[in-house]
Amino acid sequence: MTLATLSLGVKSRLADLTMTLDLGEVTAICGPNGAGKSTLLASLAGLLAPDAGHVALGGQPMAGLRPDVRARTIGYLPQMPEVAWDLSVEVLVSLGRLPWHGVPGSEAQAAIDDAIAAMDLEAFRHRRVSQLSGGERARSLMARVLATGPSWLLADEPLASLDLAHAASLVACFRKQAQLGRGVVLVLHDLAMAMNHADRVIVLDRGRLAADGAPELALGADVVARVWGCPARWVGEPGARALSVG
Ligand SMILES: Nc1ncnc2c1ncn2[C@@H]1O[C@H](COP(=O)(O)OP(=O)(O)OP(=O)(O)O)[C@@H](O)[C@H]1O
Repeated sequence: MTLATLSLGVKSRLADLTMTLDLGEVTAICGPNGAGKSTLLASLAGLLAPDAGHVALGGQPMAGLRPDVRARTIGYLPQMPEVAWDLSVEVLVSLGRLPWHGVPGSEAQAAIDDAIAAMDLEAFRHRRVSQLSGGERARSLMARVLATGPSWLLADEPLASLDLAHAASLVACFRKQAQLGRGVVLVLHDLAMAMNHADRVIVLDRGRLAADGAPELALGADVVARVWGCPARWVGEPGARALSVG
């Protein structure tokens, strides 16, 4: 199954883009501020309609999918998610099961418990969202997406407010999701994370595709210099690369 976008515009924020994303892979979308990363992710999630063209899921135009099917298939974590009500962590995470209405309760509870455990939230299960730190809140929102068990997991800057250990654990969780055959698409500013942990990197620059491919190629020093305007070089071994800037 593939997720593809044929996009013209999205209100002029993205140029023509044609791409196919594959299940079983971690794809990172990188680029400078304002490059169009969140716009691309939201259009892949079916939340922004392209001005022309379409996003297709498994060959079917996204617009034609039933909302509950789409909600079960695509889990989307926006860059700055709002929590409308001051719920407990457990109730917030359980909202991820809403698209599965009718599925037996024990299965739903297992998915909720697994997501809470995966995001190291046991100690906060009964805590209200307003009483969480920024990182704990981010982990709770990620757990809600994981609880759905979607085929596609789209997350916009999911590591931004996480400490080192929780970021590493979430990256391991994304890799596991890909191994399970799910498609993982992440907007990442941390180029080393993308270099070391993605299977494929899509680089956007001012709404246009600047590079697309294996991390070593798509995030080569020449691309970083051209797109980010930063003289930089990669140091370290493959899989443990660090970017030395300047
Ligand atoms: N609702 C909107 N209406 C009009 N323009 C918008 C809107 N949202 C974003 N933009 C513009 O579209 C462009 C792409 O925005 P987008 O949020 O996709 O960038 P990004 O690559 O995710 O950036 P960042 O790294 O800063 O989060 C930017 O120039 C931005 O100012």
